[in-house]
Amino acid sequence: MIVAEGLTKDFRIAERRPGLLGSLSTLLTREYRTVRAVDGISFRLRAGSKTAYIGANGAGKSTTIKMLTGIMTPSSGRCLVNGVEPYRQRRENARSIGVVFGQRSQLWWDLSVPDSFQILRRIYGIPDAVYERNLALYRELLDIDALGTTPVRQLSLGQRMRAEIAASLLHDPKVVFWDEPTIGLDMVLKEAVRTLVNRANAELGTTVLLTSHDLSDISAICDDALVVDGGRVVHEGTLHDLLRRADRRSVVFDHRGGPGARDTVLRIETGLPGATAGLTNEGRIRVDYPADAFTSRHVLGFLLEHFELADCYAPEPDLETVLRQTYRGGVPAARDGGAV
Ligand SMILES: Nc1ncnc2c1ncn2[C@@H]1O[C@H](COP(=O)(O)OP(=O)(O)OP(=O)(O)O)[C@@H](O)[C@H]1O
Repeated sequence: MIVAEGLTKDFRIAERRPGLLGSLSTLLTREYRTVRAVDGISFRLRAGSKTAYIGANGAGKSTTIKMLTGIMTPSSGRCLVNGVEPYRQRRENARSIGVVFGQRSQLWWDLSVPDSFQILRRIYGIPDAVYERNLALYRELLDIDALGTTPVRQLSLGQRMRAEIAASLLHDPKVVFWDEPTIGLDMVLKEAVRTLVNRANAELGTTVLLTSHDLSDISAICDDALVVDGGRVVHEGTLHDLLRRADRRSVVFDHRGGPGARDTVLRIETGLPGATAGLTNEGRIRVDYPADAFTSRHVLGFLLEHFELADCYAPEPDLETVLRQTYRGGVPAARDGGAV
């Protein structure tokens, strides 16, 4: 289990004055300001859960992960990973976690991938059977042998990320912290990475905390979502609950057999003020309506009364739209189930 209680991190930054004279005077008399990167965050993640840690640039995601992995000490508050305070018991914590920071390498820069793996095998005391099982998986899914004996420093970003991901899972950690793990990976490798982590979770109960600006990573891996904005948690719950916070909902149906498309659109927009309707590429009618003005029951009732609802469904709201709305604050509470 991962617990954060009032977790806070402040950075003290030296102010620089503009211009040459300003730079010189900065050297003599330094002034500092404090940036609060993480602002009293609290959450609990179950063992075996897969949580997306979501937030705009600068929201405080990496800083939180650095505290959870023991790289940084909180300014106040605390966190526990499997009962261990990471920054106090760094070695103990390191044994049970796997880490990927897309922006910086966890591997030895001058060593090849096979050499790095041998070192990790010794450090973690990985049993032969586990090592061979995992290596076979990385051969199959990440084509790890193709990286050869090239030093990590000479690998491309995508090649390095394959090695980083494999290294983070090599010792069957209880928890993986993955911060932007798929940057530089093509679609096939992204898919392989998702398969790997989902398999570790299903077969070994590995807990996953993932940050990614690639929302398809989040949808393919995570069940839960923790959204931060300005260093504070603004949503904690399932990904499904997050999607239900959308301020607009949709219904799609096949209008053929009814009045023409133009009439259908007109009737909907007149009967449901605030809703918009239009033709989809497949020739169906899509109705988008404000969730705070209508319940889905009301919208469906109206549509049933006026049209033959062939092939009707309610598409899930788009995660990107929900997040844009969540980051700017003020999210209306979900009114009803939404699904048809
Ligand atoms: N070492 C540091 N010194 C000073 N300020 C820092 C430091 N690390 C992070 N910050 C500041 O803390 C805030 C949060 O940064 P953080 O890297 O945690 O954000 P993030 O959510 O991971 O962003 P991104 O999605 O862009 O990676 C930002 O304002 C950043 O400038």
